[in-house]
Amino acid sequence: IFFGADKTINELCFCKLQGKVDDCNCTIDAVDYFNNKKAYPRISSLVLKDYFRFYKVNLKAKCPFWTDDSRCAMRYCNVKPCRQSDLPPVYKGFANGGDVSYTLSKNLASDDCEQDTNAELSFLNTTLSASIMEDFAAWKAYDDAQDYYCQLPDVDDEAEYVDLTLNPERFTGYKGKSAHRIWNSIYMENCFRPKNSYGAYIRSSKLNGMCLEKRVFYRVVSGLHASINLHLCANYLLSERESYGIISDTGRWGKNFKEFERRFSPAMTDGEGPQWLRNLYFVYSLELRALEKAAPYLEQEKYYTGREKEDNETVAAVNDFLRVVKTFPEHFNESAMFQGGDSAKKLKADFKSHFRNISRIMDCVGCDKCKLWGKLQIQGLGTALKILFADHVDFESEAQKGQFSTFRLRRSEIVALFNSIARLSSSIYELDQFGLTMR
Ligand SMILES: Cc1cc2nc3c(=O)[nH]c(=O)nc-3n(C[C@H](O)[C@H](O)[C@H](O)COP(=O)(O)OP(=O)(O)OC[C@H]3O[C@@H](n4cnc5c(N)ncnc54)[C@H](O)[C@@H]3O)c2cc1C
Repeated sequence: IFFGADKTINELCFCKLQGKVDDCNCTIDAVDYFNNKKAYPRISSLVLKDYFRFYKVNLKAKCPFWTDDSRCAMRYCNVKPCRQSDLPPVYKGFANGGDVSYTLSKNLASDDCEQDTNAELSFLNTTLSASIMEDFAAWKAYDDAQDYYCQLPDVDDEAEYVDLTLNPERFTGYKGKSAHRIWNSIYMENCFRPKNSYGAYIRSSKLNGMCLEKRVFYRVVSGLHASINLHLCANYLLSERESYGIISDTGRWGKNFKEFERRFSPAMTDGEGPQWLRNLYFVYSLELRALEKAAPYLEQEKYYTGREKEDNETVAAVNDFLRVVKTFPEHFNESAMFQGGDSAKKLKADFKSHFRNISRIMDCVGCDKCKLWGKLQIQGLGTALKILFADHVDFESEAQKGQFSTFRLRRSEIVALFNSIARLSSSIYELDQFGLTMR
């Protein structure tokens, strides 16, 4: 319907999505089969459990990189807060943690601003029930007691719990200069660049001239970028219902094939789209391997929420998921990275510091919902890298001793890790749905 009779699916991009996942031993087909039949059904229900559904995050931290805040950088204009009387009903009465003044000044654009985002679509629902608020105190007491081994206590007073199920990752309308500035900065942060490459974006054909570690860095970022953009195509606002002059959240949502074509077909992306999708498979394989490696640690975690029945179910569901993860035949091999003396050590340190900078760039994202999911997925990826490159930890033998003395994951790291693999898993599943529906 959307591509016209003269174009087949193969001409668009799926023909190139076969063979080996770059820099991995596994094939695209093996990942598709494993994910869509085994992993996706499990992880998508697992992340609905209370332990995984509430993510503690600071969305108010100032952007540390550019002097004007993300709001001004985003629209290149001053934002004029609306009057209370201008508010549409949907914004009225969201008590329980919703800070109206913050939402107003941050998200509602005045008419004469360049609209880089849509206020209502990027609106973050911060509603939390009174009973769950009470539970958080018990969670904190429990986590504090566990934090004895923690090297990095969570001292971020501004961090708040957000219910991820109320804020699905989907089309928000965030685009233009602000979004480009973020992606641009992220790719520029990758100082591991091919020789004679000047723009922020690296052409896939140049990657082969780079060493494995640098390629990995690029692929994880590009894979995450592909996943975010795939989700917005899969959960797109198909028909807008106007209310009070802004697009309503209650319109019809679904797959937008044209948008998918624009973002991923070779014709519209100068041949790069399929490579970006391949990088999605790469970052998925990398996070999957992190889960496999950390399984002995994750299997002894209590997944505490204070509700015994729910906690037991969560433990059982995590163990079932990890059991399946271990059956994946050809995991990513991280041991090939950072080999060889002082230069490898320096490369590893650079890798870490560039990645930390990317996580700080997330504070500059000018749309709260995008920031929430961006932060979560970057933290999940960071946790996966922390696991993969924790050379000093023998997960099996520490688990046998019943105590991990040199390694610890905080609750937010575990929540981010599982939710980020759930996002990647969903992207691969959605890709299959796009393919199937288009055939
Ligand atoms: C952290 C973050 C989270 C976001 N979350 C959301 C969201 O939840 N919902 C939403 O609707 N929008 C979200 N966005 C915005 C979205 O990602 C796009 O930036 C926006 O839709 C504009 O798209 P674009 O076509 O201009 O290209 P962009 O996606 O902005 O890409 C800019 C350039 O990067 C290159 N590029 C594109 N994809 C890749 C890739 N996979 N690998 C390598 N290079 C690539 C291309 O040259 C492209 O022109 C988010 C943006 C950021 C930075």
